[in-house]
Amino acid sequence: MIDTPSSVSVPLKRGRDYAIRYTSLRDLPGILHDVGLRTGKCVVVTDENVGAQYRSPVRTALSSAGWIPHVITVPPGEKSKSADQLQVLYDDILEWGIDRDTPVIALGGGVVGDLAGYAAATLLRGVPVVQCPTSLIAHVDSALGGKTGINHATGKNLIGAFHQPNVVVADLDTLGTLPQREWTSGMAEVIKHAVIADADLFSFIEEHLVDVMTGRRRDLIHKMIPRAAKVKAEIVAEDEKESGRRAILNFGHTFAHAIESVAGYGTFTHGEAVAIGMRAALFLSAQRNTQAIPRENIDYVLRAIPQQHDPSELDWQDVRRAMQSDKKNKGDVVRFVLLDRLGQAYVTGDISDAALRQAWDFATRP
Ligand SMILES: NC(=O)c1ccc[n+]([C@@H]2O[C@H](COP(=O)([O-])OP(=O)(O)OC[C@H]3O[C@@H](n4cnc5c(N)ncnc54)[C@H](O)[C@@H]3O)[C@@H](O)[C@H]2O)c1
Ligand SMILES: O=C(O)C(=O)C[C@@H](O)[C@H](O)[C@H](O)COP(=O)(O)O
Ligand SMILES: [Zn+2]
Repeated sequence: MIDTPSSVSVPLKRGRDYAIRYTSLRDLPGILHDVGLRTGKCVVVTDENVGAQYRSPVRTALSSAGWIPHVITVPPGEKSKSADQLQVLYDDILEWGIDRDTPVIALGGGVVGDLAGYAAATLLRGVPVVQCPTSLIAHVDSALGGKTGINHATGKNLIGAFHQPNVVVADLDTLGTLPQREWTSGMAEVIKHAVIADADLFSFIEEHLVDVMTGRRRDLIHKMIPRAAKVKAEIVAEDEKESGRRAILNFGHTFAHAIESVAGYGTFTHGEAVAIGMRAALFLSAQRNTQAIPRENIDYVLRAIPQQHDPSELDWQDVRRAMQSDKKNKGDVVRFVLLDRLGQAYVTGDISDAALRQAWDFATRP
């Protein structure tokens, strides 16, 4: 039913398509050449965990092909998506010296991808960026689509830019060193893509739930990851800058971003928060459309994502207040992505505070 492709295209308008190339990081120099990047200086941004595993082979591959790589390693975790860390990157990169053709290579998970991507979007008003995802979230979601940015005390990702990568170099073998908590967190975004736009992918996840949650079956994950990435690629191609349909990729995120900021960035992983947010959005969806949504099935799959912290300990009023900073809001109206049915989603602002509170109570119960 589901195939393993060697690449997935992100077919942007006006000939700005790019590919997710499933290959080895050793092939990075050849791919940079294929997409027309001129050999010379390049900046590699990674974090300490990812760097310990992959910085050295990537540096060697680049140097052997004639590149002059400058590797910058940031501390791991959500706290690095900050103005302070961005300033460290600006200072380091500008002191080393780049021109407008110098690519920034983001080697890591969503934090490195968002941070380095935003640096690339803004340095010299924009230099090329190449995303090399190493976490499950990055493989299926953050490395593609061009959303880059940092967090602010008042909310997640409130400062950023759209800056599409020239190419995504996706080495699925990097997932072999990803910690289990990060794997199951990443499954939240895979499930999100299935639930909003790919009912067959949802059936695949349901059928293989135990195996996909451990991430140990290569045959399954090599099918599942490109399929989940394709869902995002198609939505981004249709609505690159979120003027409409792309907002459905935010399913579960109105609650999730509030949870992340109220709990303190990095307490809940992004995926854990998204899993809770999707349970809340599922509750609201089923309240409106009882017949069409297989609520029990979806909720069962979402509850398979382990939580390391108890969300019911968060103060509901704080979470509710944090939602007022969501980027989807129109004036004071907080908007949510809900399901019409499995595989189809829509955005609405028409939800009462009482319903939100019920959804919160439902989603924070184990
Ligand atoms: N731009 C987008 O479209 C988009 C989409 C989804 C999520 N995000 C953002 O991405 C972030 C979450 O991404 P994430 O979960 O990848 O977080 P992350 O980058 O912090 O990675 C999670 C942890 O796994 C480690 N890690 C990553 N790859 C590894 C590997 N191969 N081996 C060993 N350790 C590895 C990292 O060092 C980190 O400790 C959030 O900030 C979220 O807002 C952005
Ligand atoms: O790519 C998108 O569009 C998404 O919404 C993907 C989300 O999984 C991701 O967390 C994204 O960073 C959220 O974007 P935001 O605009 O709500 O900050
Ligand atoms: Zn997300």
